[in-house]
Amino acid sequence: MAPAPTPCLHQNIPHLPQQNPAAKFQKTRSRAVKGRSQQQRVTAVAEVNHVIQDTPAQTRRLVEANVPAGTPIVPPQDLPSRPRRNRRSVSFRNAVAENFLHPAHLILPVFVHDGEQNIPIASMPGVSRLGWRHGLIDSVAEARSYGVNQVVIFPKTPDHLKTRTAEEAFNPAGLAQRSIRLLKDTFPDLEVYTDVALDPYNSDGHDGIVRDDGVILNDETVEFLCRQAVSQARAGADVVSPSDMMDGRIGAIRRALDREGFTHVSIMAYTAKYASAFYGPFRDALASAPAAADGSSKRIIPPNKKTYQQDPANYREALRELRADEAEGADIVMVKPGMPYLDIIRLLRDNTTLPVSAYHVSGEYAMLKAAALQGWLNEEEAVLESLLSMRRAGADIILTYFASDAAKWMAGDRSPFIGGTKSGL
Ligand SMILES: NCc1[nH]cc(CCC(=O)O)c1CC(=O)O
Repeated sequence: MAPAPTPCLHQNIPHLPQQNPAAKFQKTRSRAVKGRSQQQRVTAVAEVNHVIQDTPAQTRRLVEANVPAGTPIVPPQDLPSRPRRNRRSVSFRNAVAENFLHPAHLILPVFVHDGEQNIPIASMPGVSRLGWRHGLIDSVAEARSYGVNQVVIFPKTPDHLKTRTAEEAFNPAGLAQRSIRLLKDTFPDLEVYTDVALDPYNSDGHDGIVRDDGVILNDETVEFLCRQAVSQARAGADVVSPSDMMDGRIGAIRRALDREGFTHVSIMAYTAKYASAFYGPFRDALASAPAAADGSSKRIIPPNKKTYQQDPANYREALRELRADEAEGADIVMVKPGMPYLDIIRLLRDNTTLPVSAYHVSGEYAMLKAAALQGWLNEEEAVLESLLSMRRAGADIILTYFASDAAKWMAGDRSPFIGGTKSGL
């Protein structure tokens, strides 16, 4: 019967003697080492019958190496490629890092409301609905102090201003429009992005107009999205971001902006936006979830957004949306959510020359924050790794509620960017 295979990796290396006598091995080592623990170590090694070439250099290494007692003594593996050589020091790791994260990559989403206080959002610890006059300005000033100079505004509309056709979306004196104006007056060089969709203004809680039988109207909605985008551009928006997923809205908005003289205003298209459970906390923040059907009326209000947002099962479909948005004039194409959809980020990156953005959404924030608050994750490391992963997948720009914190952490010992860190061996 063949002997049981030994666990020693080196047993079969042909140029090593297969029968190295344990006695000679132990005697040489005993002379070379001082102290009981090393003696024991050598004995233990000899006993498990490891093979070693007995050269003076190896003897010297044994004495000098500060290895713990019990470490097996083995000859070097015959390996031409040792990837660990390129990971051996901070400087070297940083020199060969393939991707990095910088505050310039980040967009901070901000929730505003038409009041003075900042109101914490229960499902997003650390994030508040900001009072648009002061809280908003303070929060943006803080982000800028860490190098984040891009924000996207989400207004919370009071219920009495919501209608089935969401006209508040293009009220020139609406909260979004006032917030844009105030931000641009206060920080002229700030890049202000807006959300283009009807849901925060729609009493039915959908991104489009809901017909009585529950169909979300496409082309009629697009007409209102165009008015909304133009009113945001008029207020001073730099980038309008349609998040509604109606067909043809990018081209229609581009034409509407150009017609009104806003050829310089960009469009960041939510290109591959999935019908995701990870938007839950956002809908809490804006009270914008699809409305419950009113039992007394015959109207149908779909309980989810699956007739316009993409099915999480789908991959190829993202390419179809990409081709449409590119042809219609998008300047930036977005994938949303972020971490669960890294494959889609890579798909878009490999199929367009446009910048790709990724939205690290409210539910992703909530998950990381909850684990961090429990002490189950190191928040700083887990967040920066998450953001870096989206960069690695191919995102140029990342929308994240962690933008200020991440930029602050990057300004510490990770300055001026993270890929590797400056601390540690
Ligand atoms: N059109 C609205 C919109 N814009 C951004 C988000 C989600 C952002 C987040 O969860 O952080 C949503 C919610 C939705 O589609 O229901």
